[in-house]
Amino acid sequence: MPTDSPAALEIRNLHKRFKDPAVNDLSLRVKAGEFYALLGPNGAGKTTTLRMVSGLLEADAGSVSVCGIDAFQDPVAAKRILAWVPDEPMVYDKLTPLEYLEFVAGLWSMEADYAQAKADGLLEAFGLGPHAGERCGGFSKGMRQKVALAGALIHEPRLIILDEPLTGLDAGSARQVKQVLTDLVSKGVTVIMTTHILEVAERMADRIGIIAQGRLVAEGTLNELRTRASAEGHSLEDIFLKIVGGGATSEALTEDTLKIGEKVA
Ligand SMILES: Nc1ncnc2c1ncn2[C@@H]1O[C@H](COP(=O)(O)OP(=O)(O)OP(=O)(O)O)[C@@H](O)[C@H]1O
Repeated sequence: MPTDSPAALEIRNLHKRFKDPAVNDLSLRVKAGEFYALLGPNGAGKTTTLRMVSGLLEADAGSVSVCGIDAFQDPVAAKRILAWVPDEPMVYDKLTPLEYLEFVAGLWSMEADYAQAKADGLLEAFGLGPHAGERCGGFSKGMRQKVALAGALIHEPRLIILDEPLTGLDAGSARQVKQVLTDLVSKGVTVIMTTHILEVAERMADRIGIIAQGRLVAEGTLNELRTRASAEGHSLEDIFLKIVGGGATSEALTEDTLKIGEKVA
């Protein structure tokens, strides 16, 4: 890939304040085909950041570029190539998974036969094939989550942003979701995921960003984070707690202290 190709996501100097600052001059860059895990303590600003990226929340300042498209200037074009999956996604109870996917595909003006094949593949991948004709109203939380995820993927987004996608899933469903995401990344799709399950970030992410108090306080591969946090041989949990532990006010949080892995294409 040429080094001047646009990043899948480029956030520059993003700000959002509610009563207090929630996102505070946050910048980060995720290259195409990367699996990026965004970590941080509760209230760090992860969801707020990703909601601004996805066009659901207006930023106070800063810019967001999705595959080279300015998401604030041209939100429709940006939304066409990204998918946002919130932590509590909504599906229509009266629809079956297949009807729901056909409905979403219709919103994207997808060709019917292609959409049908795509829907069948996604439902199969998420283990929902046997339930494709049942109404979502009777589904468990995990099944609904998988239907919503399938709906988010049907238009073949190039950037997939997921907020805590594995919470509430049993081991089998979590494995299905991880497999689908891994397969997409292997095909060049970019995945950005928040998670409190550090083992997932440790095992799946190419790079990890850690947010605290609305700022990116550490970034890099697991090994880079280990090195910079002087935590050779330690788990991501150890590194995470070293960086944000004790109320996220340690001197480790000074800007750029741990920011590494800058050379993204
Ligand atoms: N709509 C809102 N109105 C007011 N304050 C908000 C709103 N959304 C988020 N906040 C505040 O912004 C800060 C960041 O919240 P955010 O949900 O982005 O954190 P998070 O890192 O996703 O946390 P968690 O891991 O607990 O989901 C918090 O202090 C939160 O209370």
